[in-house]
Amino acid sequence: MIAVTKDYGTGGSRVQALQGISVSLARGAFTAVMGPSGSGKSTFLHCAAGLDRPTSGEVWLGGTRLTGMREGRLTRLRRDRIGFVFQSYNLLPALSVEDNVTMPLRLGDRSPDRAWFERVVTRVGIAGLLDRRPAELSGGQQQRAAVARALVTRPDVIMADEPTGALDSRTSGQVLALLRDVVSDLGQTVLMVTHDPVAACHAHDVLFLADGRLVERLTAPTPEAVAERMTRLGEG
Ligand SMILES: Nc1ncnc2c1ncn2[C@@H]1O[C@H](COP(=O)(O)OP(=O)(O)OP(=O)(O)O)[C@@H](O)[C@H]1O
Repeated sequence: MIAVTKDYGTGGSRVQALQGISVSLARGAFTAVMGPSGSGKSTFLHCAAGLDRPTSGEVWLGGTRLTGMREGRLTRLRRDRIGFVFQSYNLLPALSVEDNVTMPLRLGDRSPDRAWFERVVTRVGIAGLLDRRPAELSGGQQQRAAVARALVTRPDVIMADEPTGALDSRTSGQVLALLRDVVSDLGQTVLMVTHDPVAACHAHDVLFLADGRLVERLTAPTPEAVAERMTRLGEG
């Protein structure tokens, strides 16, 4: 559950990035966030993930209140209970794919659950690539490895910020289908920011932001319905 406002700066330079957004995400659902540039999508995701602190309001992850949590505890919570997927993959170049995937466990001093690890790498299709370095993978394979890294801790939620922004349309489709599958097969909850109406249609639900407000929630989106909303909001 997230109900927040977020201002950047003060006085004359104050920007109200989130003007009062209140939303609950269903566990086991795939939710996309769309909106014109500057509408507050990244700020919303960062507040929801405890990467940024809201100016007012509250963020809850299940029964845990993130708001007001000390930085050390918040860092551990992000590491153990939230999986992140970014546009730029963010894999460590010197490490093998396997060591990249298991990194969140080592950082948390947890030993890998081998059966879960095998299931994840098989599910995302990188089981045969574990000894390689990230530079030896295609963009789509690197993003698959990033999805595996996000899954390895069995997080409460995966936060994905433009996860297909650097991929061609075919590879994007594969990564989005994978995200959808991890929701349906593994029961994961996924929150994804995207500019792309086709990407958003892989989600169960699309939240539309405009000027820092939640203006609409669309269930079972189609590309036409999403594109129509985006045109109405001034983009698309
Ligand atoms: N660190 C910051 N300092 C000041 N203003 C910021 C900061 N980050 C974002 N903003 C402003 O807050 C508003 C929302 O930005 P945000 O990045 O959340 O939008 P967005 O919808 O993700 O945009 P885009 O689609 O272009 O990535 C914008 O007006 C932006 O200029």
